Amino acid sequence: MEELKKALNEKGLKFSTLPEKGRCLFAARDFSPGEVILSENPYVCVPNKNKCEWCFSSTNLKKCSGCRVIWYCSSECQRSDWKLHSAECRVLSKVDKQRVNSLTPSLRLMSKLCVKRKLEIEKIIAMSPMMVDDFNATRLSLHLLQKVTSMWKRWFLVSLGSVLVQTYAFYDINEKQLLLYAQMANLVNLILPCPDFEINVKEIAENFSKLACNAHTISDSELRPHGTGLYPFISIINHSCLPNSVLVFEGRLAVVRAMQHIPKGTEVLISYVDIAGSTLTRQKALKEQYYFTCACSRCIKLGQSDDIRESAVLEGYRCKDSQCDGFLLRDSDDKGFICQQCGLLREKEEITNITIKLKSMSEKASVLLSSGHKTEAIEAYKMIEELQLQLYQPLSISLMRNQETLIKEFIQDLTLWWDYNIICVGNSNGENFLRVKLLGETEAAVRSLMKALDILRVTHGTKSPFMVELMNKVEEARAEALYMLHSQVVN
Ligand SMILES: C[S@@+](CC[C@H](N)C(=O)[O-])C[C@H]1O[C@@H](n2cnc3c(N)ncnc32)[C@H](O)[C@@H]1O
Repeated sequence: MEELKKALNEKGLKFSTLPEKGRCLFAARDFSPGEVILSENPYVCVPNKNKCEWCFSSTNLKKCSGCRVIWYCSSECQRSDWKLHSAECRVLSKVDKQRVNSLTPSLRLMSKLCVKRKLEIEKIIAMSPMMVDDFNATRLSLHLLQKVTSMWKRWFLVSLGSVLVQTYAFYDINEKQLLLYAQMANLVNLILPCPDFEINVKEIAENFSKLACNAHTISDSELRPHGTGLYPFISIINHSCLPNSVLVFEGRLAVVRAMQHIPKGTEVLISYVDIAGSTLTRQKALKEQYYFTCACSRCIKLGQSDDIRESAVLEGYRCKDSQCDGFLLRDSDDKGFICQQCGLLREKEEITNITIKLKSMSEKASVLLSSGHKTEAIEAYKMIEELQLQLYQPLSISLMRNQETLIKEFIQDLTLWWDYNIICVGNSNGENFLRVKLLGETEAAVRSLMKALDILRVTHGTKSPFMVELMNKVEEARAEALYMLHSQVVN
C-alpha cells in the first residue's frame, strides 16, 4: 500500500478512501484541461477474438506456432509479448483442441492473470506495485463470496441433474452472478488442465467478481472495442455522471485526461457508462454492472422537473404535431403520452406499432451490414432515421445511435464524405468522437469541424497517431471547404 501511495504521489495524485465509495483518487495538485492525469499499461489484457495478442490489429495474423491458440500480426508483436506468453503458451498448448473455441476473452483474461501472478510470485518477472488482491470485489457481493465454494459445488450437482435454470430462480441477482462466476471458474479448471498451475476455483471465482467491476474495455478512438484489460491504478478511479476526466486508449495504453480545470484536493472522476442516457438508464446500468447507486449532482435530481424533462427529451417521444417541439409524458389513464406544450395525446397503439416496425427494420439493417451489403444497409438505416424522426425527439439517443452508424459507414467511404458535409461532436461514455451531420452548409461545417477538434484535443491530446492523422485530415478538409466557399462566391 505504501508503495502504491508513493507511486501515486509522484504523479501528483493522492490515494484515499471514502465510506460511501471505498478507494478514491484525488488530485494532489491542479490539473489543466487536456492534461494527462494518469497513463498506464495493462497489468494483463486480452484482445477480442481474431486479433493480434499484442497490438490488437486484425490483419496479417498468424497463429503462435507453440500453442496454436493465439494470434500475432508480426514477429515484433510476438517478441514483445513473449515474457508473459512463454508461460501461458505451455498451458494453452495442452488445451483440448475441441475446447479451444470455448476460450472466451474473459476466460483468457483469467488464465493470463493466473500465469502473471505465478511468474511474479516465483520472481521470474518483477512484482507490480499493485496486485489483483488490491482490486475491490463488488461490495454487495463481498459477504456473499464466502458462499461461492459451496455454491459452485451445488451448481455442479444441480447441473448434473439438468435443472440449473429452475435452481437459479432461488437466488437473488447477486447470488446468481456469483454462481456464474463459480461456473466460469470451474470452466477455467476444465479447460486449462495444467499440472504447473494449481487452480483454486474459489480464488478464481473471486477474481471473476473483481474483474466484473474493475476491468476496462479497450476501445479505439472511434470507440470500437478491441479487447479487455486490467489497469490497477486506473481502477481506483470512481464514477460520476458529470465526470471531470475522461479515459481513452492509445493502443493498449490507457490514458486519463482532465476534461476541465481540476483543482488540488478534488476527486478525479470518470464515467463508467454512457452519460447521454437518462438518469434512470444510467443508474440501472451502474447498478447492474457495478452494484452501486450514483449520488452525483446529476443523479440526485432524479424525479425533479428538470430531470423528468431531460429524460423525456433523451428517451421519450415527440409531439404528434410536427410543428410542436414539446416533450411528452405518460398520461394518467395510460392511453398514451401527452405533449406538455400543446396537450395533444399520442396514442400507445401508434407508438407500439412504430416501435415494432423500427425493431424489425433495425434487425434487417444490421444483417445487411454484417453480410457486406453496404449500400442496401445505408438505405435501410436512412429509412430507420426517417421513421425515428417521426417518433422521437430530435435529441433522442436512439436517433443519435442510428446516425452514428450511418456516419461511420459514410466516413469509411470517402466518396460520400462531402454528401455529409458537416462535422460536429458527439458524446458517448464521456468520450468525444467525430460525427458528421446532414446539414449541408460549408461554412457551418468548417466551424463545427474546428469545434470538434478543440474538444478532441482536450480528450485525446495532440500527439497520439490518431490525433496527428486527424489534424492533417481536418486541415485538408478545411482547405477544401474554403476553396468551395471561394468558388461559390466567385461564381
Ligand atoms: C473500478 S472500482 C473504483 C474504485 C473503488 N472505489 C474501490 O474501492 O476499489 C468500481 C467500484 O467503485 C465503487 N464506486 C465507483 N464510483 C462510485 C460512486 N460514484 N459512488 C459509490 N460507489 C462508487 C463501486 O463499488 C464500484 O463497483
